[in-house]
Parts: sequence; structure tokens; C-alpha cells
Amino acid sequence: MARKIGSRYTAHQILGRGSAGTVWLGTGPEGDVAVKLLREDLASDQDLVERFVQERSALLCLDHPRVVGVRDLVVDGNDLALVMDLVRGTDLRTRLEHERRLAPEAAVAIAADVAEALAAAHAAGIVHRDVKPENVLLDALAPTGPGGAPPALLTDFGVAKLIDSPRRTRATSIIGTPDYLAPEIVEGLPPRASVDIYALATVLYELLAGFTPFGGGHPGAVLRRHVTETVAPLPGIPDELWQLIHQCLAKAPASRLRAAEMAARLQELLPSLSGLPPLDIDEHSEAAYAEEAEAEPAATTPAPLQEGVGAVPLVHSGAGPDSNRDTHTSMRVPGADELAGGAHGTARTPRATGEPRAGSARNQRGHQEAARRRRLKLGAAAVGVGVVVAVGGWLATSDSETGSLPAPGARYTTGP
Ligand SMILES: Nc1ncnc2c1ncn2[C@@H]1O[C@H](COP(=O)(O)OP(=O)(O)OP(=O)(O)O)[C@@H](O)[C@H]1O
Repeated sequence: MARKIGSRYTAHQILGRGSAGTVWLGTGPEGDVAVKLLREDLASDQDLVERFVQERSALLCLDHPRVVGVRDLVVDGNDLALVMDLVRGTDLRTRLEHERRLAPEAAVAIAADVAEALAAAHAAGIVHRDVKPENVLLDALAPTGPGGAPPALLTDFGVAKLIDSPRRTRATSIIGTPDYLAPEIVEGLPPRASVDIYALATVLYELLAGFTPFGGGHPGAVLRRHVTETVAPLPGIPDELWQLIHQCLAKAPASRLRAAEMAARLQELLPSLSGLPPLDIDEHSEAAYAEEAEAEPAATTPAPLQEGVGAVPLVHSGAGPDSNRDTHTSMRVPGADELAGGAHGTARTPRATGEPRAGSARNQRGHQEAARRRRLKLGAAAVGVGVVVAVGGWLATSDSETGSLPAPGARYTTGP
């Protein structure tokens, strides 16, 4: 069923749904387009509409072959829409669900494309803030590159920032996707370009391993791991590739590579990865390396939390856009020792040696799990971008990580 979007565009068919809205295949004066129609509650948010208009020129100016271009922003009655280049293909999450792990060459080729997109954005002063496989589109019509990887394009530029209005996310809140959130965001610092590098390194790790380095279990536990845990090398990973990932996952933002440098280093690595099969991460080695990672002390001591700013939302069930969503009444900001896994702050249930972490992404297997993630993702999308998670409750009361498992790509707002 076709519907008009503004005076210039017609939306014909739904391509997919995300937490911020629905993406349609559409047509406009210049041919086929993708139209992201934002959710009604976002579209009726006056503050967001103003920001939408203010950001218009910044979003429209980002023109790069690795970026899904935003062609137009439409504000029309109740409709708020981003008109984008149409990419015919799939997103990287879908590909990962089919293949579980990518061969290093293909994974690195895709990551190099995304790093190039980020380099262009950062040079223009734009931080993406939501780099994850869902936001990487694979162009099925273009010739494939190294390792048979289709060219990758980064999408959803500026959307996190648009949605992240001061009213929606205050100082005590975090917006983003837990698995890919840089530790400095968890600590309440403003997002800079280096958060995108951290997220991209997380994506690259996930493409190689089949799971994210710090994911699994309650979102609060995921946030804490970003700050306190280090990762051990993936079994069989070429050393130089591991060094690069490790550097880009550094807790200290300044230690990470810049996007252009990351892109160049990834490109340089490609010839040495030619023909390598996907990493062979079996049950045993996966559990063993997870043990090793947890036994290692964090490379960097987490910075002390600023007063009133931190990982833990002051969540309440009061009025506001999220008032009908999952909320929690615990209102406590953690101390640095708690974030570091202190006696009252830990979400970890003691495990026997060799026993995989309950609910860990490291303990998730195969297509069944991927399908479950997709279902959960759809569930998360249904309740929208403003799902409020009770991280405070986790810190205050939980002794288990086995709470409901969110989709790795679900975006959360934690906060009032
Ligand atoms: N420019 C585009 N061309 C073709 N398909 C697109 C385009 N943008 C998005 N899609 C498809 O639409 C679907 C929804 O995209 P959307 O960006 O709304 O959500 P998401 O990124 O998956 O999740 P979230 O919004 O929660 O981050 C995706 O599956 C994606 O494949």
C-alpha cells in the first residue's frame, strides 16, 4: 500500500523496521530511495523536530561512497522522515546470522569500508554513535571485494544524535547499544569520534568470533564489562589483526587508532589474510579464552565516576515518553568500586572453572541463537528506542546475569 511522504516522495513497501521507525522502499524525483519514517512519538516530539531541521545540512552534506547518503529530510504533518540512498542487499547482522563467523579477509574488508566511512564523517565533525552490524548495509549489486565481501556502507548517521535530545537523555542517561558502547560513555563522558572506533573494533571482533567481546546477560553487566574487563586474543587470530583490534578496544580513548589510520591498517592487512578460513572457535577454546579474559586485570583502572553522572540511570516510572515501558525504581549511582565489580556491585555469579558464563554471548550458539536474537530484536524494536533498562536494579540487587537477554543490536536509553 503506497503512501505519500511530503510532496516529493511515495513509500511503497516496507523494507524493515528499526527502533526509531520503519524503512520503506520509496520513489522520488530522482528515482528509488529508502525512506526512514520515524516513529510517531518521535515525530510528535517538538524538540526532536527542531533538531531534525537544525541537523539537516550536516546530514545532507556527508557524501562518501561508503556512507548511505541522506538525500532529504521531510517534516510533513505527523510525518518525520529521512530520505536515503537505497542499498539493495542486506544488513551485516543478517549476513552474520547466516554465516555465524566471517573469514578474516571478508571481515576485515567490511571493517575497512566502515572505517573509511567513519574517517569521512569524523573529518566533517560528525560522530556516528551507533556503529553496529544493523547499521552496516551490504550492497549486493556491486562487485564483491576481498574475500568475496560485498561493499559495505554505513547508515543511520546522525540518528542517534537526533534522538538523543537533552530532554530525552539527561546527564544520568546513556543512549546506545550496550554491546558496542565505549567505556567512556558508560562513565558519563560525552561521545567523541573514538567511541565509533571502539564500536567498530567490537563489530570486527564479532564478525570474527560470532559474539561480541563484552556482550551477554543483563545490559548493566554488559556496561560494567566495557569498563572493567579486557579481552584475550581470539584463538587462531593472526597477531597483527589482533593487535589492531586490541588497540581499538583500548579503555583509554586516546590510545585507539583514528578512523583513517584504522582503515589504512585494515587495508594493509588484507593480502596476508587471503584464503584464511573463519576462526575455529569451538566450545572448549571459547570457554577457556573467556576464563583467561576474566582472570586478567583490566588494562586501565576505570576513571572515577563524576558525581551524578554515570552508568546507572536514575530510573523512575514517572511521566515521559518512556513511561509505559519497562522501568525500575532503583535510583542509585554506583561507586567506582562497584563498577569495577566490588562486593555490592558485581552482577557475576561465581562459576566453576571452565563453566561458561551464564547468558554470555560467548555461550550462545549458532543459528538458533541468531534467530532468537532476531526475535528479541523485533521485540525491542516494537517497544522502541526508549526502552528503559533497570541497570540500577542490577547493581543494587542482582546476583545473576541470567536476566532476559536483549538483542545485541537493541538500542537502549537508560535514564529518566
Ligand atoms: N538505505 C537503506 N536501503 C535499504 N535498506 C535499508 C536502508 N536503511 C535501512 N534499511 C533496512 O531497513 C531495516 C531497518 O533499518 P533501521 O535503520 O530502521 O533499523 P536498524 O538499524 O536495524 O535498528 P535500530 O534503528 O534499532 O538501530 C534494516 O534491516 C535495513 O536492512
